Amino acid sequence: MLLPVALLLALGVALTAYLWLAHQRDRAVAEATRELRNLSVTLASHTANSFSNHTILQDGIIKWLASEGVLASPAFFAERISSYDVHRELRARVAAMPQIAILSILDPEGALLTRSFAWPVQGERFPEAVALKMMRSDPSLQTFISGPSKSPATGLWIFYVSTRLQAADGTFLGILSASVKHRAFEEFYENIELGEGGAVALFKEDGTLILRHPRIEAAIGKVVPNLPPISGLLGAGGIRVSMDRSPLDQQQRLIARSPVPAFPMSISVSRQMDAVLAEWRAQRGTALAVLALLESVLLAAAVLAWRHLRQRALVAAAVAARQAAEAEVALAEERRQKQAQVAAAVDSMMQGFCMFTADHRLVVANQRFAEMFGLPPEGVAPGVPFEAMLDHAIGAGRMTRADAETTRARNLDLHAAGEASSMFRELPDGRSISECFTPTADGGWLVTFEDVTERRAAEARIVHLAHHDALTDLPNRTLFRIKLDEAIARARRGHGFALLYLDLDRFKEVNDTLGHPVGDLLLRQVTERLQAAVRDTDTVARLGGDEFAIIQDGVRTPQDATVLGQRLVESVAAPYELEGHHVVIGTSIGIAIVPPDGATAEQLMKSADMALYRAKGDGRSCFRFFEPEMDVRMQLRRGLETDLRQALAAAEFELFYQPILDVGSRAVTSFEALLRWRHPERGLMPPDRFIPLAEETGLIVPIGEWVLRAACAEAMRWPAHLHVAVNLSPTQFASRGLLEAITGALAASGLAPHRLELEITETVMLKDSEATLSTLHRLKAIGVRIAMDDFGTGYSSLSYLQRFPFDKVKIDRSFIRNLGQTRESGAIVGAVVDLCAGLGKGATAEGVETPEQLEELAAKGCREVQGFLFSRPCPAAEVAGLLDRLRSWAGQTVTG
Ligand SMILES: Nc1nc2c(ncn2[C@@H]2O[C@@H]3COP(=O)(O)O[C@H]4[C@@H](O)[C@H](n5cnc6c(=O)[nH]c(N)nc65)O[C@@H]4COP(=O)(O)O[C@H]3[C@H]2O)c(=O)[nH]1
Repeated sequence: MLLPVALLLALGVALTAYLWLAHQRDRAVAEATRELRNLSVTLASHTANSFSNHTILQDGIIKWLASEGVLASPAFFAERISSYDVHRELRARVAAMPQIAILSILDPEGALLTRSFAWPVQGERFPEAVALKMMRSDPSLQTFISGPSKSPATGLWIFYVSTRLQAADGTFLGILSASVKHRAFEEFYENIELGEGGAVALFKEDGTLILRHPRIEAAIGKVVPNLPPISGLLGAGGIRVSMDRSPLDQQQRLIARSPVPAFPMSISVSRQMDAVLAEWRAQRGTALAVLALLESVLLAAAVLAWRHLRQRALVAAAVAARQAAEAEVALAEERRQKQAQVAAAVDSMMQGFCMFTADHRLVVANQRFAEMFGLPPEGVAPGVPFEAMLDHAIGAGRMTRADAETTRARNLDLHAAGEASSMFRELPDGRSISECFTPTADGGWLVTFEDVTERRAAEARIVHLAHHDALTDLPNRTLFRIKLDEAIARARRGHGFALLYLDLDRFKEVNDTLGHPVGDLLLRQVTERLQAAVRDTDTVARLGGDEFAIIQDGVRTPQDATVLGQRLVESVAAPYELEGHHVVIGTSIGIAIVPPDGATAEQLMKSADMALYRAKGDGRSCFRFFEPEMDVRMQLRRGLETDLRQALAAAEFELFYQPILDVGSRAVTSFEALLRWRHPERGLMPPDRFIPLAEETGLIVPIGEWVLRAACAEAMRWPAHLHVAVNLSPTQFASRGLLEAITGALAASGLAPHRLELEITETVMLKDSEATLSTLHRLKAIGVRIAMDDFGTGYSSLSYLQRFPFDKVKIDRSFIRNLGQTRESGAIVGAVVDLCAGLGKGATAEGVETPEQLEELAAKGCREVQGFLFSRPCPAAEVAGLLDRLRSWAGQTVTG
């Protein structure tokens, strides 16, 4: 890895060096190009200046000749051009320009007319002069540069600058020609720092080499091949720089060639490439040396590093091998410790545990397992065959042979199938063991054993509680439903049964008066009696509160159920002794027979319920069979309930009033308001036909409020000494808004509170007596009067009279009815009247129908009476007439 990286690095360094050198080379060439370009421009400009000086000189001479009239005509010219004056002028002017060797004037045929050098001329002729030829053929040509050629006089290289001479009339007269010395230019070029290998060359337009420095003798005056024309140079922006092999000295050169402004010539400045690149080459040498050094250092370092790393890797491998060996030792130790821990854990497990190899030999088993199956140490030694272990368990009496055989077959089957499974085992000593069989990865198997005796017992208990009533341990409603469904299923197979619904009569009173513990005791005793009355095959269930149900099995005729029904009524009615209390209750029973009274549990329960309802309606403590017309009645009741809900809004209620009279004066003291429902179809209905329903449905509360308001309002129409009595039902009494309803009725009517009397039955007292007492005191605080109604009918307690703040007691008409007929009635009425008198409370006798009854009541000291003897309840409209009638009756009776 390291070596390739080093090689790559070395390559990178080499590449960088190459690129740097290429760049340096380009820079050197560019630098030289720039210098040569500048030099060529400068020299071109200098050369142009030199030639301009010549033309200026010649123009000056021509102007002088013209001013002297020499050029006025060919004749004048011929006459005067060779004069001494002209010679002198030429000589004077050429003296100022040392680079000019001689100034000469030739006629058109080449005859020398005069010169600056010597006077007079000797008849020399130069008919081959190129300038003459050119000007003769081109009349527009004014100046011409010719040569180079060697001066015949000095042998030096010269060239000629010639200017056309013409007469005023345009006649061509000849040329004025200056022979210019090469040397003059060469001296100038020598003074210029051209650098090593530098050269300057001046060319004519046609490529003829005019001069070169350093001079190449053989090439001067010759046309240089492949030289691009000046016109091309001008088109290329004036200067052409190229890297070429020079045609003059065959050297590789960098050449800058520039035209000479205003003259048909070009000048080139060049340097040998070797010179241009000399410095770069020196740099390159150094750079390559450095590079070579760097690369070798790099490679050497890489090799050294690689060797070092290899060394380290070898050391690391050795260390790793040693560590691996150590780790293996540690792992083995850890494994040993873990095995020890597992063994300890297995032994400390609450569960029994055993593990077998694929060939059914014991690997390990814990102490708990050995205890469970009474196995001796040799029975749980590693390597013991499974079968031998079973034999030990049989020997210890923890397994029967049959159990062992089943276990053997099952475990071997599961093992063969490779399946996990769990099961329960009942040990001969009654304990329950939960077993979990699990195949192991190595082909063996293990089993865990848990003693679940307690858990199963608890589960069974929970199941029992879920299906049984906690108080009586009878099946509860849930189990009853299951049993009922089972009985229905049996009935479908022709095995009939009876369903009995039982409701305890007056249980509530016992519970409320004697307390819940006594109530519970009563329920348990009732349960015992019920169970004693039925057969083992029957089911007695408690559905809740004081409701029981019995499934009487194997009923073939209603007679079978009648016998049981009668037995139950009698059994429950027998007195109970409960913690010193003598208690008598009863039971009402509704009976439905299967199959006739229903095919489903719901139908049956409904049928039995309706029969129970009938039994209660028929005075309780009896049993009734379901009859289909009960269903009809039930539906009628439902219809009545619907109507009752609408009756208040439909203003179908009315109040009737029955007078209550003072026994002594026979005067009316008050009226009792009695509710009637004028039903649109059923006509006027007495309260006992709808008040119980109103109670059940809670409608009694709004209806009772209406009664209070209507009664108070009506009483306001009566004489002020008359009171009005209003019945309060238990539900109404317990309702939250009772006090507001009463004060609201009083406020709305304006009736004085003492004129309102509230009649409350004994059953109200049976409820939460503390709350009842508090309500009664609050009512008293308002100022209303309170009467205990129907005294003697309920679960009466004379102590109520003392405890509760009643103003009077209304003795139930059942006692009055028997006055004069039974001694008990007379005694009871007398006792109540005396008690009331003793407590300072009034007593009113209800249901007085005969004068004899009135007489006896008067004799017993009863203060007030009410009954048909005086008047039946009558509509409000009749109260005034009734008062009149009673008043006159009283007058007659009292006075009579
Ligand atoms: N056989 C016989 N009966 C007599 C005689 N004198 C009076 N009665 C009847 O005895 C009942 C007296 O009312 P109650 O004991 O408070 O008994 C009342 C009362 O408990 C209840 N009730 C009536 N109106 C209301 C009401 O507005 N609210 C509440 N909660 N209950 C009412 O309905 C019960 C029955 O009322 P009614 O049918 O009007 O029956 C009235 C009345 O007509 C008599 O000499 N012989």
